[in-house]
Amino acid sequence: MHSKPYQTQSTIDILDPTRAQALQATLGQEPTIQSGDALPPFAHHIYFWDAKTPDVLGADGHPATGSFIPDLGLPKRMWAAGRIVQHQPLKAGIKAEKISTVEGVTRKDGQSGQLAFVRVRHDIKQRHALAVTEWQELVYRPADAPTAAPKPAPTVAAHSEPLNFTSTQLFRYSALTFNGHRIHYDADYARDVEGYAGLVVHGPLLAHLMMQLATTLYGGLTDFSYRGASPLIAGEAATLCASDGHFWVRGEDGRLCSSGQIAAA
Ligand SMILES: C/C(=C\C(=O)SCCNC(=O)CCNC(=O)[C@H](O)C(C)(C)COP(=O)(O)OP(=O)(O)OC[C@H]1O[C@@H](n2cnc3c(N)ncnc32)[C@H](O)[C@@H]1OP(=O)(O)O)C(=O)O
Repeated sequence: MHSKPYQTQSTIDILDPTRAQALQATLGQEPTIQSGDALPPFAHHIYFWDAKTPDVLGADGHPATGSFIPDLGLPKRMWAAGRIVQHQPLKAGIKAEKISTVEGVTRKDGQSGQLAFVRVRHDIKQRHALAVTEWQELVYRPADAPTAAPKPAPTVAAHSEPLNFTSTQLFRYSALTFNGHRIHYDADYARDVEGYAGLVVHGPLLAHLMMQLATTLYGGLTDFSYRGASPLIAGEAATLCASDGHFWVRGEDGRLCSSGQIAAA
C-alpha cells in the first residue's frame, strides 16, 4: 500500500520523425512528418518510453505499482481521463524533456465498485520552453471489478465517421507508445484475467483521434479534455462523432465509449 511521498521523474528523448511517420502510417495516413515539423497534438505519447526490465513489470505488463505509481491495493488499471494544454507545438527531430509528477490520489465508490484515481501531471519542454502540459487520470479497481454500466451516446452528430480497430493496429499503437498493458494485444489475458469481451482499444488512441478531428474541424488546438466511459473492443463497428466543440466515440451498440471537448475560450 502507498506510504511514500509521491514521486517526480524526468525523461529525455529526441522526437524522432521516423517514429512520428510510423504513427501516421498506423493511423492510415501518408507518412509525411520530417525533422523540424510540428507534431500533431497528443503525438508525444509515442516518445519518452518507460522501458523497464522484465523483473520490475506487474502481471498486467505495466511497470509494477509501488514505484512511480503508488500501490493502492487495487490491481486493475484503466485509462480514465485526461487534459492537454498545448502552449506551443512540439517539433520533430529535437530533444525534449518530460517532467512527470504524481499530483494525488482520490478514492471513490462508483456504481461498478471501488475506484482509485491517480492524477499524473507531465510538463514537456523543448529548448527550455514549456510546450505541453498534460494531466492523466489513471483508475485502479479490484481484480474482479465488473464492466461499468453502459451509458447511451448522443445519437445526432454534425460530423461522424466509422472507426473499427484491428488487433494489428492495437499492437502497433502499443509498440509505438511502449505500452505493455496486455489488454491491448493478449486476447486470452484481456478476456480471462481482466474480464473484457476482447482486446481493448487504448483510451489515449481514442483521445488522439478526437483531438485530430478537433484540429481538422476547428484548427489549432490549445486545451482539450476527455474521459473514458466504457471500453471499446477491437472489431466493434464504432463511430467517431463531433458537434459544436464536443467529440465522442459511440460503440456498436450505441453506448458512449469516450468523450472529449475543447475548453471554452
Ligand atoms: C492505455 C491504458 C489503458 C486503457 O486504455 S483502458 C481503456 C480505456 N479506458 C476506458 O475504457 C475507461 C472506461 N470507463 C469506465 O469503465 C468507467 O467510467 C469506470 C472508470 C469503471 C467508472 O465507472 P463507474 O460506473 O464505477 O463510475 P460512476 O459513473 O459511478 O462514477 C463514480 C465517480 O467516478 C467519477 N468517474 C467515473 N468515470 C470516470 C472517468 N472515466 N474519469 C474520471 N472520473 C470518473 C464520476 O464522476 C464519479 O465521481 P463523483 O465525484 O461524481 O462521485 C493503460 O493502462 O495504459
